[in-house]
This record gives sequence, C-alpha cells and structure tokens, in this order.
Amino acid sequence: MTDLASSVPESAPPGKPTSASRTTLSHIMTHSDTNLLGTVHGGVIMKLVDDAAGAVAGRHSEGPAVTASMDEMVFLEPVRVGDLVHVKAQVNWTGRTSMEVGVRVLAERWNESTPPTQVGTAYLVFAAVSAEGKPRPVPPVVPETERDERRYQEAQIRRTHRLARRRAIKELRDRRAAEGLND
Ligand SMILES: CC(=O)SCCNC(=O)CCNC(=O)[C@H](O)C(C)(C)COP(=O)(O)OP(=O)(O)OC[C@H]1O[C@@H](n2cnc3c(N)ncnc32)[C@H](O)[C@@H]1OP(=O)(O)O
Repeated sequence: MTDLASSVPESAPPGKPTSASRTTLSHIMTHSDTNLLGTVHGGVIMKLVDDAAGAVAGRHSEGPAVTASMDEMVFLEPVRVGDLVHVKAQVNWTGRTSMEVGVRVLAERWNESTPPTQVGTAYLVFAAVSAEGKPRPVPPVVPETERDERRYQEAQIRRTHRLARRRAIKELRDRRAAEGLND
C-alpha cells in the first residue's frame, strides 16, 4: 500500500476510505438527450460525469468542492435513447486541497437484463473550497483494495504530468513574452 504518511500535510483532516464517498448516478436517456446523429450528446454524458464526480468530491471533503479540471474524457461506445446509464465515481487521489475523481460510465438497455457495457471514462480534479471560494484542506483518501491502490498510483502519474505540462506551457509563454512576441 502507498505510504500515505509521507504525502499527508500536517494540517490535513483524518483520512477517509475510498468507499465512504463512492457514488453511482443513474439516468435513462431520452430523445431530448440526442445530437444530430441521433445518439446521445457527449455534453449530456459530461454533465452526468461532472454531477457524479461533484457529489463524490463534496462527500469526501465534507463541504463545497468545485471542478478545477476535467481531462481524459473518453467516449468508448455511442449511447442510445433508451439506455440506462450508470456513472460510477470515486476519489482516486488527494492532494492538499484537491482530489482526483475517477469516473466510469456504463450503459445497458433500460428494459433488458444483459450486462452493462462500459461506454466512457473520465478523470476530474476538484478543489475543496470554503464559503469564500478559497481552497481548503481535504482528508487524505485511504485506498482500501488493490484496485483502489492502482488507481491512486495512476492518479499520481496524471498529477505529475498535469503539473509538468502547465509548467512547460507557462515557461514557453513567459519566454515568448520576454522576446516581445505578444500573441
Ligand atoms: C461543481 C461545479 O460545477 S463548479 C463550476 C466550475 N468550476 C469553477 O467554477 C471553479 C473555478 N476555479 C476556481 O475557483 C479556482 O481556480 C480553484 C478553486 C479551482 C483553484 O484556485 P487557486 O487559487 O488556483 O488555488 P490553488 O492554486 O491553491 O489550487 C488549489 C488546488 O487545486 C489544484 N488545481 C488548481 N487548478 C488546477 C487545474 N487546472 N488542474 C488540476 N488541478 C488544479 C491545485 O493543484 C491545488 O491542489 P493541491 O492543494 O492539492 O496541491
């Protein structure tokens, strides 16, 4: 298991297990959810993903949490009218004030008992905020299973890449601005 002690800030609240905030949001797709091709609009799925992830982040952090970023939203299969969609979300990783929430989107026909198909995945970062909108510390998530542990380690890799990408782009922009290139 991950050595959480090394990554826990001194002022952090006590740790919370992954299962304490894991949530599933289910919704039947109707004609009002479709795009011009007749399948379900990606934005409709993204709204459900953000809703489920927001509920998880709020539960884990025990207060308001805002979406800071949404990345790696992958649509694996089209979703159709009459599909019962299940959006399963859990906290994969926690920093000082932010949480990565991992989401799996599954779909099954609303009136058939065949197993659901995985139709999408997403990773979102939420920041826990105070009433004034300022970031506040979150409880460290405590992975409970080998799968939770793998997700924790993968989330750390994504965090490292997010920070490195942001830093590299900022450095490029600063360099171009210093050269007088104001684009
Ligand atoms: C539920 C909803 O629908 S909310 C609506 C959509 N979302 C919003 O309106 C949020 C608007 N954005 C904000 O309020 C702010 O930018 C915040 C709160 C997200 C961040 O505020 P900042 O002043 O930049 O705070 P700060 O730099 O300390 O970042 C706070 C944490 O968020 C993380 N973070 C901030 N921006 C990002 C980003 N783009 N990607 C990933 N993580 C981020 C930081 O790494 C930090 O995490 P850590 O404390 O665990 O290391």
